[in-house]
Amino acid sequence: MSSVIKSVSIIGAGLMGAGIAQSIAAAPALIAKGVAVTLVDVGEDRLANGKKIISSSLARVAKKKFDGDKAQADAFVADTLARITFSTDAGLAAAHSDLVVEAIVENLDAKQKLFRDLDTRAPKTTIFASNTSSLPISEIAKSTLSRRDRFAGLHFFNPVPQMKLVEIVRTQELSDTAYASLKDLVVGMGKVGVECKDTPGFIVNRLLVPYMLEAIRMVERGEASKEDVDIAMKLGAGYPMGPFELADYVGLDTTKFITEGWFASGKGLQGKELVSPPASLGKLVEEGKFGRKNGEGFYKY
Ligand SMILES: CCCCCCCCCCCCC[C@H](O)CC(=O)SCCNC(=O)CCNC(=O)[C@H](O)C(C)(C)COP(=O)(O)OP(=O)(O)OC[C@H]1O[C@@H](n2cnc3c(N)ncnc32)[C@H](O)[C@@H]1OP(=O)(O)O
Ligand SMILES: NC(=O)c1ccc[n+]([C@@H]2O[C@H](COP(=O)([O-])OP(=O)(O)OC[C@H]3O[C@@H](n4cnc5c(N)ncnc54)[C@H](O)[C@@H]3O)[C@@H](O)[C@H]2O)c1
Repeated sequence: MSSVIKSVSIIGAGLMGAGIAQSIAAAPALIAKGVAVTLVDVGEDRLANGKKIISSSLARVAKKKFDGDKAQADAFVADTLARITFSTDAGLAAAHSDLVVEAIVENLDAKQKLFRDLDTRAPKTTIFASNTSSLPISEIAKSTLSRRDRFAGLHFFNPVPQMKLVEIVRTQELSDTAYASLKDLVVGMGKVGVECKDTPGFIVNRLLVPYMLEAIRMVERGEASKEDVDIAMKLGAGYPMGPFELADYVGLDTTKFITEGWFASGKGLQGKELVSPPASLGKLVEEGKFGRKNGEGFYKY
């Protein structure tokens, strides 16, 4: 049994939030149901950046979808953008939402503060979800008073318009109804939802990050070059990106920050050494080289 989600607010119009809003606004099944989507950020400049991310992504999708027909492609982009409401008022957006998805900075205090504030504004029936890569959902949910049965992780993957997977993270308190509602929305987005427990890294990051870090350590040990490791994993394991390309893609700062947190806490992690942050990762971040997002990481862009 699920309760239908007819209005969604995404808080955080950055790389992920913009992609989530776009994916909802462009989903035929959700358009048919009249699902409304609002994208929220702290200032007009951040909303403009989010709109730019969505517009350029839609342009790539439209070019393929309409086989270069510029008029149809432009109309598709304009129509999809028109289905997104842009706002700087998270409280007002939450007050009119069946689901609030948070995609703000990967910081527990910031996420807890946001949900504490929204808990007083959103209807009791509203489901809260976090797109966090690594923070425990149960810790984020602590900031709400009586919504633990409607608080989940909804972990999308980068780039959201392209990546089909969504991890639906269940705490012990999440109700079956809320889970089913989230699953229906994910299916309506044309994506595939998998269920996982609220454990470090959920499914993908728990496996992906130790692999990425071991690749960095392999190069530090002089066993292979980063270029050959990337080639090997693309041709040998069929990955679309090698580990160094992927680390640059998701952000070296994010990866270092999060793995340091996990290594320090070691909570719930078997084999802590698997996530010990390699020296060369830290050196690049100290030099301000974060990957694709600012032009240089392991590679130059
Ligand atoms: C042990 C405890 C651990 C604790 C936790 C630690 C966490 C550490 C933090 C890590 C960081 C966070 C990670 C996050 O939580 C989870 C993730 O997101 S992991 C990343 C997952 N993503 C991937 O693995 C990406 C793999 N790469 C690809 O799929 C492809 O390379 C690509 C990105 C899709 C790009 O494709 P390419 O062929 O390489 O290049 P193109 O540019 O030609 O694109 C191909 C095709 O796709 C279309 N496209 C690409 N990007 C977009 C976009 N943004 N919008 C729309 N369309 C896009 C493009 O048009 C092309 O289409 P075509 O023209 O070829 O038909
Ligand atoms: N980047 C990835 O590859 C990736 C993949 C999956 C999940 N995630 C997770 O998604 C979340 C967002 O990551 P991102 O890469 O999109 O970050 P980002 O820095 O691109 O975007 C974050 C946005 O949140 C906004 N913001 C910050 N505090 C806010 C607040 N209080 N209210 C409203 N807006 C606020 C910022 O202005 C910014 O626009 C993080 O939790 C991250 O771990 C990231």
